Amino acid sequence: EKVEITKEQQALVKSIVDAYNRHQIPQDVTKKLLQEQYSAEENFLLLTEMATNQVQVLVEFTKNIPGFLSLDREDQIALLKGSAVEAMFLRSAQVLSKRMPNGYTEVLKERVRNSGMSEEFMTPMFNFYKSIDELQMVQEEQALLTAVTILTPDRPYVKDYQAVERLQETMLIVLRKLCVLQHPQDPQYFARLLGRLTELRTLNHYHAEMLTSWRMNDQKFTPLLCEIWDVQ
Ligand SMILES: CC(C)c1onc(-c2c(Cl)cccc2Cl)c1COc1ccc(-c2ccc3[nH]c(C(=O)O)cc3c2)cc1
Repeated sequence: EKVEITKEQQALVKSIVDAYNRHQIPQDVTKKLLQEQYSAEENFLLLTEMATNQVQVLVEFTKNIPGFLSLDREDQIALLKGSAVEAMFLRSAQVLSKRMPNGYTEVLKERVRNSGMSEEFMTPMFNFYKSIDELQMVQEEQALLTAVTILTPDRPYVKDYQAVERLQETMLIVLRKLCVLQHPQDPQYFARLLGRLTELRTLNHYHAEMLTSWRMNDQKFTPLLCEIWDVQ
């Protein structure tokens, strides 16, 4: 059937993509990634700084998702806490899959590999990065997929499930149309995108284990990360 995007759906995509592009990691933070010396402690500190920065970026992006701020305030918090790790996986995956200038991608990968993280977490993580890379998403798809992840209604402590489901449904309808228009030769593309969200959920589980193993080695997180991940 002829798929076309309505005017208001176009406006929705534009506002989400603008928000997605407006909030990037500041240059001085990413520059440190290239300059600081390599040690597990230094790498962990840098990644902690990046993650803390990313949470702030995530909050700003989420506030620009049409309808999010009209949700119950406690549900807004529950959605942010429940989706933070998945949204950051998507964001860092998109960064790692870009062929960044001056070996930035390799540097980030190296620091992740040598940050005191357990091997058992590495494999699923880098498999996920590879599967995102293979999708070669355009920025509209990246931004909408991140919004869909944040608006997942079955997160812990969400009270008004239906309100969140309605918002997510709106995003999914637009995302499906975009996929059909963007990848006419691959009718399964949208389904493959949603498959990534299932893979993301499994990474949540690994990440929770990783946090406890880091805490056991008495690694410090920032107050913002402690709050969003309920640690310390
Ligand atoms: C607290 C630290 C050690 C941590 O715990 N889990 C993760 C952790 C890990 Cl490894 C993997 C996945 C998720 C988490 Cl949440 C992390 C590190 O998290 C991140 C590290 C880097 C980035 C990152 C790096 C470069 C970037 N450039 C841009 C850009 O927009 O230009 C965004 C961006 C984000 C995001 C999260």
